[in-house]
Amino acid sequence: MTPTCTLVILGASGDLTERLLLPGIGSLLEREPDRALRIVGSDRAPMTDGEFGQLLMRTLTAGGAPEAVARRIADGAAYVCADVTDPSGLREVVGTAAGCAVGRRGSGRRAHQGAADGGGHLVLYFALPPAVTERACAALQEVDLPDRTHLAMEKPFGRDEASARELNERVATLVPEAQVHRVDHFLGKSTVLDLIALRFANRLFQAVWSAEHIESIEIAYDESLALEGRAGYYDHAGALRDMIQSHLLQVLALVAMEPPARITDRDLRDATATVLRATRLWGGGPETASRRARYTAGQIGDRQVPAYVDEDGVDPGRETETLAQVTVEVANPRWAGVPITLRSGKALGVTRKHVVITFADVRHLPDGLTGPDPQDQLVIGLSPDVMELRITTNGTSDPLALEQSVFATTLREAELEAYGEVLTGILDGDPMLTVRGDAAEECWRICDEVLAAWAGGTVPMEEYPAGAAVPRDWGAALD
Ligand SMILES: O=C1O[C@H](COP(=O)(O)O)[C@@H](O)[C@H](O)[C@H]1O
Repeated sequence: MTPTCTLVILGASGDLTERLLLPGIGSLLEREPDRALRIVGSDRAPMTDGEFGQLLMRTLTAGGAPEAVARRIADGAAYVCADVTDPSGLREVVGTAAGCAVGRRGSGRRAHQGAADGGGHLVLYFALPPAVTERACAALQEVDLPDRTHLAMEKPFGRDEASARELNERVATLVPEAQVHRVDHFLGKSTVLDLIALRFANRLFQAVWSAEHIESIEIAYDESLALEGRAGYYDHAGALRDMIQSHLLQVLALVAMEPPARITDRDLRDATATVLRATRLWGGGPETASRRARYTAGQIGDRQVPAYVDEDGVDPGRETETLAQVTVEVANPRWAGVPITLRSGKALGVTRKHVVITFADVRHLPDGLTGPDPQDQLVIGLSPDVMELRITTNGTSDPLALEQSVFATTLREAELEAYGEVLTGILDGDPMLTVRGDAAEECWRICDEVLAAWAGGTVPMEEYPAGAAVPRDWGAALD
């Protein structure tokens, strides 16, 4: 019997827990119904163990957990009403989870996990707004944590490079880095993980994966979703912080990293952090390397979407962007000179979610072939999970005129949703599919300069009607 992992959800009555975290665990329990897991919830809102059990039943089964499995988890669950920014509240929560009294840090009454809790590790999952997470981490410094405590933290990790560094320093006083999981669900997306096999298990691509053969790269996540009632969060974040600072830079790191010798958490995260350290804005600075825009009223399918500034809960004075684009360069021998464009937006009529590798033209076309020579491209779909190789072939009507042929395939369907994949690692105590502290700081470093320029007004805020495509002059890789 494997030891029971105890998952403590701080923010158990919140939207994130209900919408993503618990359904993600449900999907994992569908695949692994016998997984030994105990869940303890905590929040400031009063709830009985029974009510928390009902929440678990509803959300775990919604994620795919069989009824009997969800019942087993719900029956073993506990709920603690507490303020987790207060050390005494946290001591009560950790004590309930660990099955013993927990003292002040350094008091000598060290909490230990053992028979009472199944002997596995304890995960404190911060499903909380970032400011509350920061205060809860400060309060945790006064709590005697069990040795095998892991911390799992949702994005955004910090507000900028300095605050991310400060938070990293605080977290380092609580548990070793290998026990910290900064959650980025894109690292659990099947096609993002496919990048590893695609790049390192195919001679065909391995040989051409460099500035010598690649002209440009685009990593885009253009969504048709608009605000969907998330103004409270999104209006303070915007597209750059919401998607580029976190998810898309992680994808870039996998696209551009050097081959790791082994796929272990250490080797993989060393390789991705090295790439991020070498990444800087393309060209002259944020004014030329970045664009931002905000949607006006429009229609997406049969949905009428109000202008962003008229959405419920939005403060029009905040100048929040709903479409952001940043072009960077990985300044190293493999990639120098290749523009890598990261883009994400909401309320778009054309939803491109992909990595596009655009190859350079051949150096010389034999005389007699009639151009133009369409550019060869590899398109890796992040959703849906498809891959396309767009290559030049002879024409249909004139065999010596060049045209583009597309070889497309649907990639394997993952058993687990991205969240479920990342949660599996966390519950197993494996940090590989989560973000290391230094990488989180680098992602902020890359974006801070852009955010400062935007705050200073040196990059104009553009507009696009909801339901439109990304503006043509932004230069998207595919029409
Ligand atoms: O983290 C986030 O990701 C979603 C996009 O990811 P998906 O897997 O749900 O497609 C994005 O819509 C959201 O704004 C962002 O916070």
